[in-house]
Amino acid sequence: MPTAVSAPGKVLLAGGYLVLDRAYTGLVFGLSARIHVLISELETSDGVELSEIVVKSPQFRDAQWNYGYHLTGDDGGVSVAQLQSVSTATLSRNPFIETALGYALTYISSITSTSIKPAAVTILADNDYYSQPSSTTSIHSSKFHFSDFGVRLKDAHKTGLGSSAALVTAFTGAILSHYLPISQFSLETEEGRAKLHNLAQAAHCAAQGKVGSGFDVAAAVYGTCVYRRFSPSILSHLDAPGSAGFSTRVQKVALNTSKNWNTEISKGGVTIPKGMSLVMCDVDCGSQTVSMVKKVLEWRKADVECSKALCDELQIRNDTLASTLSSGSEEQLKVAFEKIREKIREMGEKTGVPIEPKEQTALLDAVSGVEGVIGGVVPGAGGYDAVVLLVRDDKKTLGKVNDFLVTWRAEGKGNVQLLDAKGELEGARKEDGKLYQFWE
Ligand SMILES: Nc1ncnc2c1ncn2[C@@H]1O[C@H](COP(=O)(O)OP(=O)(O)O)[C@@H](O)[C@H]1O
Ligand SMILES: C[C@@](O)(CCOP(=O)(O)OP(=O)(O)O)CC(=O)O
Repeated sequence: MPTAVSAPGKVLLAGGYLVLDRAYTGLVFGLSARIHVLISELETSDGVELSEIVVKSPQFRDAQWNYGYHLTGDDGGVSVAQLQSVSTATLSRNPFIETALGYALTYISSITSTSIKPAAVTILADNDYYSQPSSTTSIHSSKFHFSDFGVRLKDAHKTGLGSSAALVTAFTGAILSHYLPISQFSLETEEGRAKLHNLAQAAHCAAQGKVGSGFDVAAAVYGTCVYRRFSPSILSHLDAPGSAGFSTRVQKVALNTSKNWNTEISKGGVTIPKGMSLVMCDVDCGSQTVSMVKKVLEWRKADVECSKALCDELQIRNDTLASTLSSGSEEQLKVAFEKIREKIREMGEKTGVPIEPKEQTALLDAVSGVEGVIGGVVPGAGGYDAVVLLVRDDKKTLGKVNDFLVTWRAEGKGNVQLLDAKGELEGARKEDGKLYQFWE
Protein backbone atom coordinates (compact mmCIF):
# COMPACT_ATOMS: atom_id res chain seq x y z
CA MET A 1 0.00 0.00 0.00
CA PRO A 2 1.30 3.49 -0.74
CA THR A 3 1.74 6.03 2.03
CA ALA A 4 -0.91 8.71 1.40
CA VAL A 5 -1.26 12.21 2.84
CA SER A 6 -3.75 14.90 1.85
CA ALA A 7 -3.85 18.63 2.63
CA PRO A 8 -6.68 21.12 2.11
CA GLY A 9 -6.89 24.27 0.01
CA LYS A 10 -7.66 27.58 1.70
CA VAL A 11 -9.84 30.62 1.71
CA LEU A 12 -8.89 33.74 3.68
CA LEU A 13 -12.33 34.87 4.77
CA ALA A 14 -11.08 37.92 6.64
CA GLY A 15 -7.71 39.55 7.22
CA GLY A 16 -6.41 39.98 3.68
CA TYR A 17 -3.36 42.33 3.73
CA LEU A 18 -3.66 42.69 7.53
CA VAL A 19 -2.31 39.15 7.98
CA LEU A 20 0.98 40.21 6.36
CA ASP A 21 1.65 42.17 9.56
CA ARG A 22 2.12 40.33 12.88
CA ALA A 23 0.09 43.05 14.58
CA TYR A 24 -3.03 41.53 12.99
CA THR A 25 -4.50 38.11 12.27
CA GLY A 26 -6.25 36.28 9.44
CA LEU A 27 -9.39 34.15 9.58
CA VAL A 28 -8.48 31.28 7.29
CA PHE A 29 -10.63 28.29 6.38
CA GLY A 30 -9.42 24.96 5.08
CA LEU A 31 -11.48 23.58 2.20
CA SER A 32 -12.87 20.19 1.31
CA ALA A 33 -10.79 20.44 -1.90
CA ARG A 34 -7.58 18.56 -1.08
CA ILE A 35 -4.35 17.64 -2.78
CA HIS A 36 -3.33 14.03 -2.21
CA VAL A 37 0.21 12.70 -2.43
CA LEU A 38 0.90 8.95 -2.59
CA ILE A 39 4.32 7.33 -2.24
CA SER A 40 5.42 3.77 -2.91
CA GLU A 41 8.80 2.15 -3.08
CA LEU A 42 10.10 2.21 -6.63
CA GLU A 43 10.69 -1.28 -8.04
CA THR A 44 14.12 -1.50 -9.61
CA SER A 45 15.14 -4.20 -12.06
CA ASP A 46 17.96 -6.70 -11.44
CA GLY A 47 18.76 -5.35 -8.04
CA VAL A 48 20.20 -2.17 -9.55
CA GLU A 49 19.40 0.61 -7.16
CA LEU A 50 19.56 4.09 -8.57
CA SER A 51 18.94 7.02 -6.28
CA GLU A 52 15.86 8.18 -8.10
CA ILE A 53 12.47 9.58 -7.12
CA VAL A 54 9.86 9.73 -9.86
CA VAL A 55 6.99 12.17 -9.39
CA LYS A 56 3.92 12.32 -11.61
CA SER A 57 0.73 14.28 -11.72
CA PRO A 58 -1.40 12.07 -13.98
CA GLN A 59 -4.30 14.51 -14.36
CA PHE A 60 -2.06 16.61 -16.61
CA ARG A 61 -0.03 16.03 -19.79
CA ASP A 62 3.80 15.95 -19.66
CA ALA A 63 3.58 16.05 -15.90
CA GLN A 64 6.36 13.75 -14.79
CA TRP A 65 9.50 14.87 -13.03
CA ASN A 66 12.36 12.45 -12.31
CA TYR A 67 14.91 13.38 -9.67
CA GLY A 68 18.29 12.01 -8.74
CA TYR A 69 19.44 12.75 -5.18
CA HIS A 70 22.65 12.50 -3.21
CA LEU A 71 24.05 13.50 0.13
CA THR A 72 26.46 16.41 -0.32
CA GLY A 73 29.57 17.24 1.69
CA ASP A 74 30.06 20.15 4.11
CA ASP A 75 26.76 19.39 5.86
CA GLY A 76 24.99 20.63 2.73
CA GLY A 77 22.11 18.15 3.02
CA VAL A 78 20.52 16.20 0.20
CA SER A 79 20.88 17.76 -3.21
CA VAL A 80 18.18 16.99 -5.77
CA ALA A 81 18.67 17.25 -9.53
CA GLN A 82 16.05 16.78 -12.19
CA LEU A 83 16.82 14.05 -14.70
CA GLN A 84 15.73 13.90 -18.29
CA SER A 85 12.81 11.42 -18.33
CA VAL A 86 12.39 10.97 -22.08
CA SER A 87 15.25 12.01 -24.34
CA THR A 88 13.00 14.00 -26.70
CA ALA A 89 11.07 15.86 -24.04
CA THR A 90 12.07 19.33 -22.96
CA LEU A 91 12.70 19.49 -19.26
CA SER A 92 9.78 21.17 -17.51
CA ARG A 93 10.70 22.17 -13.98
CA ASN A 94 8.32 22.10 -11.06
CA PRO A 95 9.96 24.34 -8.45
CA PHE A 96 7.45 23.47 -5.74
CA ILE A 97 8.07 19.73 -5.98
CA GLU A 98 11.83 20.09 -6.47
CA THR A 99 12.24 22.39 -3.47
CA ALA A 100 9.90 20.44 -1.18
CA LEU A 101 11.80 17.25 -2.05
CA GLY A 102 15.21 18.78 -1.31
CA TYR A 103 14.05 20.20 2.03
CA ALA A 104 12.26 17.03 3.17
CA LEU A 105 15.11 14.67 2.23
CA THR A 106 17.65 17.00 3.83
CA TYR A 107 15.63 17.02 7.05
CA ILE A 108 15.35 13.21 6.99
CA SER A 109 19.07 12.75 6.42
CA SER A 110 19.83 15.18 9.24
CA ILE A 111 18.01 13.07 11.82
CA THR A 112 18.57 9.49 10.64
CA SER A 113 21.39 7.57 9.06
CA THR A 114 19.20 5.05 7.18
CA SER A 115 19.52 5.22 3.42
CA ILE A 116 16.82 6.91 1.34
CA LYS A 117 15.34 4.30 -1.02
CA PRO A 118 14.01 5.13 -4.50
CA ALA A 119 10.32 5.99 -4.60
CA ALA A 120 7.41 6.71 -6.94
CA VAL A 121 5.20 9.66 -6.03
CA THR A 122 1.72 10.41 -7.43
CA ILE A 123 -0.06 13.74 -7.01
CA LEU A 124 -3.85 13.92 -7.25
CA ALA A 125 -5.67 17.21 -6.94
CA ASP A 126 -9.35 17.76 -6.26
CA ASN A 127 -11.07 18.87 -9.46
CA ASP A 128 -12.04 22.21 -7.92
CA TYR A 129 -8.46 23.52 -8.12
CA TYR A 130 -8.78 24.04 -11.86
CA SER A 131 -11.64 25.19 -14.09
CA GLN A 132 -13.13 22.16 -15.77
CA PRO A 133 -12.90 21.93 -19.54
CA SER A 134 -16.28 21.03 -21.03
CA SER A 135 -15.30 17.44 -21.70
CA THR A 136 -13.15 15.72 -19.12
CA THR A 137 -12.74 12.06 -18.49
CA SER A 138 -12.77 11.10 -14.88
CA ILE A 139 -10.38 8.64 -13.27
CA HIS A 140 -11.96 6.81 -10.37
CA SER A 141 -10.78 4.97 -7.34
CA SER A 142 -13.09 3.41 -4.78
CA LYS A 143 -13.54 6.77 -3.06
CA PHE A 144 -12.30 9.58 -5.28
CA HIS A 145 -13.04 10.97 -8.73
CA PHE A 146 -10.16 12.93 -10.14
CA SER A 147 -10.62 14.57 -13.54
CA ASP A 148 -8.11 14.05 -16.30
CA PHE A 149 -7.74 17.68 -17.42
CA GLY A 150 -6.11 16.74 -20.72
CA VAL A 151 -3.79 19.78 -20.72
CA ARG A 152 -0.35 20.68 -19.40
CA LEU A 153 -0.27 22.13 -15.87
CA LYS A 154 0.79 25.52 -17.15
CA ASP A 155 -2.22 25.65 -19.45
CA ALA A 156 -4.71 24.69 -16.72
CA HIS A 157 -6.82 27.52 -15.37
CA LYS A 158 -6.47 27.79 -11.57
CA THR A 159 -9.43 28.70 -9.38
CA GLY A 160 -7.25 30.18 -6.61
CA LEU A 161 -7.70 27.65 -3.81
CA GLY A 162 -3.96 27.60 -3.06
CA SER A 163 -2.71 24.61 -5.01
CA SER A 164 1.00 25.14 -4.39
CA ALA A 165 0.62 25.40 -0.59
CA ALA A 166 -1.60 22.29 -0.40
CA LEU A 167 0.81 20.47 -2.72
CA VAL A 168 3.99 21.38 -0.80
CA THR A 169 2.30 20.49 2.51
CA ALA A 170 0.86 17.14 1.36
CA PHE A 171 4.13 16.32 -0.44
CA THR A 172 6.33 17.12 2.57
CA GLY A 173 3.94 15.26 4.91
CA ALA A 174 3.95 12.21 2.63
CA ILE A 175 7.76 12.11 2.25
CA LEU A 176 8.30 12.43 6.01
CA SER A 177 5.63 9.79 6.77
CA HIS A 178 7.10 7.42 4.19
CA TYR A 179 10.75 7.57 5.26
CA LEU A 180 10.56 8.21 9.00
CA PRO A 181 9.33 5.86 11.72
CA ILE A 182 6.26 7.06 13.60
CA SER A 183 8.46 7.85 16.61
CA GLN A 184 10.23 10.49 14.51
CA PHE A 185 7.31 11.91 12.56
CA SER A 186 3.57 11.64 12.99
CA LEU A 187 0.82 13.89 11.68
CA GLU A 188 -1.24 12.88 14.69
CA THR A 189 0.91 14.80 17.16
CA GLU A 190 1.20 18.51 17.81
CA GLU A 191 4.97 18.22 17.41
CA GLY A 192 4.61 16.45 14.05
CA ARG A 193 2.20 19.07 12.71
CA ALA A 194 4.52 21.86 13.82
CA LYS A 195 7.46 20.18 12.06
CA LEU A 196 5.40 19.83 8.91
CA HIS A 197 4.31 23.46 9.14
CA ASN A 198 7.86 24.72 9.56
CA LEU A 199 9.35 22.67 6.74
CA ALA A 200 6.45 23.35 4.37
CA GLN A 201 6.59 27.11 5.04
CA ALA A 202 10.35 27.10 4.41
CA ALA A 203 10.09 25.09 1.16
CA HIS A 204 7.04 27.01 -0.10
CA CYS A 205 8.71 30.39 0.47
CA ALA A 206 11.94 29.20 -1.19
CA ALA A 207 10.05 27.87 -4.22
CA GLN A 208 7.99 31.05 -4.52
CA GLY A 209 11.08 33.20 -4.14
CA LYS A 210 9.27 35.37 -1.60
CA VAL A 211 8.04 35.26 1.97
CA GLY A 212 4.28 35.92 2.04
CA SER A 213 2.18 35.71 5.18
CA GLY A 214 2.09 31.91 4.95
CA PHE A 215 -1.63 31.68 5.78
CA ASP A 216 -2.10 29.21 2.90
CA VAL A 217 0.47 26.74 4.25
CA ALA A 218 -0.95 27.19 7.77
CA ALA A 219 -4.43 26.26 6.45
CA ALA A 220 -2.98 23.28 4.58
CA VAL A 221 -1.40 21.98 7.81
CA TYR A 222 -3.88 23.00 10.51
CA GLY A 223 -7.11 23.55 8.56
CA THR A 224 -9.47 26.30 9.71
CA CYS A 225 -7.82 28.63 12.23
CA VAL A 226 -7.05 32.16 13.32
CA TYR A 227 -3.53 32.73 12.04
CA ARG A 228 -0.82 35.11 13.18
CA ARG A 229 2.17 34.96 10.90
CA PHE A 230 5.80 34.19 11.70
CA SER A 231 8.53 36.84 11.50
CA PRO A 232 9.99 36.66 7.99
CA SER A 233 13.55 36.80 9.42
CA ILE A 234 13.09 33.16 10.54
CA LEU A 235 13.52 32.06 6.94
CA SER A 236 16.05 34.58 5.77
CA HIS A 237 19.32 32.66 6.36
CA LEU A 238 18.50 29.21 5.00
CA ASP A 239 20.35 29.57 1.71
CA ALA A 240 20.15 26.89 -1.00
CA PRO A 241 20.23 23.08 -0.62
CA GLY A 242 23.81 21.91 -1.03
CA SER A 243 25.31 25.06 0.52
CA ALA A 244 27.62 24.40 3.49
CA GLY A 245 25.65 23.91 6.71
CA PHE A 246 22.25 23.73 4.98
CA SER A 247 21.43 20.45 6.71
CA THR A 248 21.91 21.85 10.20
CA ARG A 249 19.93 24.97 9.31
CA VAL A 250 16.98 22.91 7.98
CA GLN A 251 17.05 20.69 11.04
CA LYS A 252 16.89 23.80 13.25
CA VAL A 253 14.10 25.38 11.22
CA ALA A 254 11.99 22.22 11.56
CA LEU A 255 12.27 22.39 15.35
CA ASN A 256 9.39 24.16 17.01
CA THR A 257 10.80 26.14 19.89
CA SER A 258 9.61 29.60 20.77
CA LYS A 259 13.11 30.77 19.86
CA ASN A 260 12.66 29.44 16.31
CA TRP A 261 9.05 30.16 15.42
CA ASN A 262 6.45 32.65 16.53
CA THR A 263 3.52 31.56 14.37
CA GLU A 264 0.26 31.56 16.35
CA ILE A 265 -2.50 29.15 15.40
CA SER A 266 -5.82 29.23 17.20
CA LYS A 267 -8.09 26.39 16.20
CA GLY A 268 -10.60 27.30 18.92
CA GLY A 269 -10.97 30.88 17.72
CA VAL A 270 -13.12 30.16 14.68
CA THR A 271 -15.59 27.62 13.40
CA ILE A 272 -18.33 27.09 10.84
CA PRO A 273 -21.74 27.53 12.49
CA LYS A 274 -23.88 24.43 12.78
CA GLY A 275 -26.32 24.09 9.90
CA MET A 276 -24.33 26.51 7.73
CA SER A 277 -21.65 26.10 5.16
CA LEU A 278 -18.99 28.24 3.56
CA VAL A 279 -19.08 27.97 -0.21
CA MET A 280 -16.78 29.27 -2.91
CA CYS A 281 -17.70 30.95 -6.18
CA ASP A 282 -15.01 31.11 -8.83
CA VAL A 283 -15.05 34.33 -10.84
CA ASP A 284 -13.52 33.59 -14.21
CA CYS A 285 -11.40 36.70 -14.43
CA GLY A 286 -8.46 36.81 -12.05
CA SER A 287 -6.30 39.42 -10.33
CA GLN A 288 -2.60 39.94 -9.79
CA THR A 289 -2.13 39.51 -6.05
CA VAL A 290 1.53 40.59 -6.09
CA SER A 291 0.95 44.07 -7.51
CA MET A 292 -2.08 44.58 -5.27
CA VAL A 293 -0.02 43.70 -2.19
CA LYS A 294 2.72 46.08 -3.30
CA LYS A 295 0.29 48.99 -3.56
CA VAL A 296 -1.35 48.31 -0.20
CA LEU A 297 2.04 48.10 1.51
CA GLU A 298 3.05 51.41 -0.09
CA TRP A 299 -0.07 53.01 1.37
CA ARG A 300 0.75 51.57 4.82
CA LYS A 301 4.18 53.24 4.61
CA ALA A 302 3.02 56.52 3.10
CA ASP A 303 0.09 57.10 5.44
CA VAL A 304 1.10 55.35 8.65
CA GLU A 305 -1.44 56.89 11.01
CA CYS A 306 -4.51 56.75 8.85
CA SER A 307 -3.78 53.27 7.52
CA LYS A 308 -3.19 52.00 11.06
CA ALA A 309 -6.52 53.39 12.19
CA LEU A 310 -8.28 51.68 9.31
CA CYS A 311 -6.50 48.36 9.83
CA ASP A 312 -7.13 48.45 13.59
CA GLU A 313 -10.84 48.98 12.98
CA LEU A 314 -10.94 46.26 10.34
CA GLN A 315 -9.22 43.85 12.76
CA ILE A 316 -11.92 44.59 15.36
CA ARG A 317 -14.61 43.84 12.77
CA ASN A 318 -12.82 40.64 11.70
CA ASP A 319 -12.62 39.52 15.34
CA THR A 320 -16.34 40.20 15.67
CA LEU A 321 -17.03 37.98 12.66
CA ALA A 322 -14.93 35.19 14.22
CA SER A 323 -16.75 35.33 17.54
CA THR A 324 -20.13 35.64 15.83
CA LEU A 325 -19.36 32.51 13.79
CA SER A 326 -18.84 30.69 17.08
CA SER A 327 -21.96 31.96 18.82
CA GLY A 328 -24.11 34.41 16.92
CA SER A 329 -27.43 34.66 15.12
CA GLU A 330 -27.91 34.87 11.35
CA GLU A 331 -28.78 38.54 11.72
CA GLN A 332 -25.57 39.27 13.67
CA LEU A 333 -23.56 37.41 11.03
CA LYS A 334 -25.16 39.44 8.24
CA VAL A 335 -24.18 42.66 10.01
CA ALA A 336 -20.64 41.36 10.68
CA PHE A 337 -20.09 40.70 6.95
CA GLU A 338 -21.51 44.10 5.95
CA LYS A 339 -19.26 45.89 8.43
CA ILE A 340 -16.15 44.16 7.11
CA ARG A 341 -17.08 44.92 3.50
CA GLU A 342 -17.56 48.58 4.35
CA LYS A 343 -13.97 48.87 5.64
CA ILE A 344 -12.57 46.80 2.76
CA ARG A 345 -14.14 49.19 0.26
CA GLU A 346 -12.68 52.10 2.21
CA MET A 347 -9.25 50.44 2.00
CA GLY A 348 -9.81 50.03 -1.74
CA GLU A 349 -10.56 53.73 -2.13
CA LYS A 350 -7.54 54.78 -0.05
CA THR A 351 -5.10 52.52 -1.89
CA GLY A 352 -6.51 52.61 -5.40
CA VAL A 353 -6.54 48.79 -5.33
CA PRO A 354 -9.82 47.20 -6.45
CA ILE A 355 -10.13 44.98 -3.35
CA GLU A 356 -13.91 44.83 -3.61
CA PRO A 357 -14.40 46.07 -7.19
CA LYS A 358 -17.82 47.42 -8.14
CA GLU A 359 -18.67 44.27 -10.12
CA GLN A 360 -18.07 42.21 -6.97
CA THR A 361 -20.04 44.67 -4.85
CA ALA A 362 -22.98 44.19 -7.21
CA LEU A 363 -22.62 40.41 -7.09
CA LEU A 364 -22.32 40.23 -3.29
CA ASP A 365 -25.24 42.64 -2.76
CA ALA A 366 -27.46 40.69 -5.14
CA VAL A 367 -26.54 37.19 -3.95
CA SER A 368 -26.93 38.25 -0.31
CA GLY A 369 -30.60 38.78 -1.15
CA VAL A 370 -31.06 35.11 -2.08
CA GLU A 371 -33.00 33.26 0.60
CA GLY A 372 -30.64 31.24 2.80
CA VAL A 373 -27.54 33.32 1.96
CA ILE A 374 -26.30 34.89 5.17
CA GLY A 375 -23.48 36.98 3.74
CA GLY A 376 -20.27 36.98 1.82
CA VAL A 377 -17.02 38.75 1.05
CA VAL A 378 -14.30 38.96 -1.56
CA PRO A 379 -11.67 36.73 0.10
CA GLY A 380 -7.88 37.01 0.33
CA ALA A 381 -6.40 39.85 -1.63
CA GLY A 382 -9.83 40.57 -3.14
CA GLY A 383 -10.18 41.61 -6.74
CA TYR A 384 -11.81 39.59 -9.45
CA ASP A 385 -10.82 36.02 -8.41
CA ALA A 386 -13.63 34.73 -6.24
CA VAL A 387 -16.34 35.41 -3.71
CA VAL A 388 -17.03 33.35 -0.62
CA LEU A 389 -20.49 32.96 0.87
CA LEU A 390 -21.86 31.74 4.18
CA VAL A 391 -25.11 29.94 3.42
CA ARG A 392 -27.61 27.66 5.11
CA ASP A 393 -26.39 24.15 4.54
CA ASP A 394 -29.35 22.68 2.66
CA LYS A 395 -30.08 21.63 -0.89
CA LYS A 396 -32.74 24.30 -1.34
CA THR A 397 -30.31 27.15 -0.63
CA LEU A 398 -27.56 25.76 -2.86
CA GLY A 399 -30.15 25.27 -5.63
CA LYS A 400 -31.23 28.90 -5.27
CA VAL A 401 -27.64 30.17 -5.36
CA ASN A 402 -27.01 28.07 -8.45
CA ASP A 403 -30.15 29.41 -10.17
CA PHE A 404 -29.12 32.94 -9.23
CA LEU A 405 -25.69 32.42 -10.84
CA VAL A 406 -27.21 30.91 -14.00
CA THR A 407 -29.23 34.10 -14.43
CA TRP A 408 -26.24 36.28 -13.54
CA ARG A 409 -24.21 34.62 -16.30
CA ALA A 410 -27.08 34.69 -18.80
CA GLU A 411 -27.46 38.42 -18.22
CA GLY A 412 -23.77 38.83 -19.06
CA LYS A 413 -22.93 40.19 -15.61
CA GLY A 414 -19.96 37.88 -15.06
CA ASN A 415 -18.82 34.30 -15.45
CA VAL A 416 -19.29 33.13 -11.86
CA GLN A 417 -19.49 29.43 -10.95
CA LEU A 418 -20.32 27.76 -7.68
CA LEU A 419 -17.54 25.32 -6.77
CA ASP A 420 -18.10 22.06 -4.89
CA ALA A 421 -15.41 23.08 -2.37
CA LYS A 422 -16.72 23.91 1.08
CA GLY A 423 -15.13 25.16 4.27
CA GLU A 424 -13.86 22.29 6.40
CA LEU A 425 -12.14 22.29 9.78
CA GLU A 426 -9.51 19.60 9.38
CA GLY A 427 -5.96 20.11 8.11
CA ALA A 428 -3.39 17.72 6.66
CA ARG A 429 -4.06 14.07 7.38
CA LYS A 430 -2.86 10.59 6.62
CA GLU A 431 -5.18 8.77 4.20
CA ASP A 432 -5.78 5.09 3.67
CA GLY A 433 -3.56 4.03 0.75
CA LYS A 434 -6.10 1.34 -0.22
CA LEU A 435 -8.59 3.99 -1.30
CA TYR A 436 -6.43 4.88 -4.30
CA GLN A 437 -6.02 1.36 -5.58
CA PHE A 438 -7.03 2.29 -9.10
CA TRP A 439 -3.90 4.35 -9.42
CA GLU A 440 -1.38 1.79 -8.32
N1 LIG B 1 -1.64 19.04 -9.38
C1 LIG B 1 -0.40 19.50 -9.38
N2 LIG B 1 0.63 18.72 -9.73
C2 LIG B 1 1.89 19.17 -9.76
N3 LIG B 1 2.23 20.43 -9.44
C3 LIG B 1 1.26 21.28 -9.10
C4 LIG B 1 -0.11 20.86 -9.04
N4 LIG B 1 -0.85 21.92 -8.67
C5 LIG B 1 0.00 22.96 -8.49
N5 LIG B 1 1.27 22.59 -8.73
C6 LIG B 1 2.47 23.43 -8.63
O1 LIG B 1 2.09 24.68 -8.09
C7 LIG B 1 2.25 25.74 -9.06
C8 LIG B 1 1.10 26.73 -8.95
O2 LIG B 1 1.38 27.54 -7.88
P1 LIG B 1 0.88 29.07 -7.80
O3 LIG B 1 1.06 29.71 -9.12
O4 LIG B 1 1.51 29.65 -6.58
O5 LIG B 1 -0.67 28.87 -7.61
P2 LIG B 1 -1.59 28.73 -6.34
O6 LIG B 1 -2.08 30.12 -6.07
O7 LIG B 1 -2.68 27.79 -6.75
O8 LIG B 1 -0.75 28.19 -5.24
C9 LIG B 1 2.30 25.00 -10.39
O9 LIG B 1 3.03 25.73 -11.36
C10 LIG B 1 3.03 23.72 -10.01
O10 LIG B 1 4.41 23.95 -9.88
C1 LIG C 1 -3.02 39.80 0.35
C2 LIG C 1 -2.69 38.59 1.22
O1 LIG C 1 -2.82 38.96 2.59
C3 LIG C 1 -3.68 37.46 0.99
C4 LIG C 1 -3.73 36.89 -0.40
O2 LIG C 1 -4.70 35.89 -0.44
P1 LIG C 1 -5.19 35.18 -1.77
O3 LIG C 1 -6.04 34.03 -1.34
O4 LIG C 1 -5.82 36.18 -2.66
O5 LIG C 1 -3.77 34.68 -2.28
P2 LIG C 1 -3.20 34.01 -3.58
O6 LIG C 1 -3.81 32.62 -3.63
O7 LIG C 1 -1.73 33.96 -3.27
O8 LIG C 1 -3.56 34.88 -4.73
C5 LIG C 1 -1.24 38.14 0.92
C6 LIG C 1 -0.68 37.15 1.94
O9 LIG C 1 -1.23 37.01 3.03
O10 LIG C 1 0.36 36.52 1.63
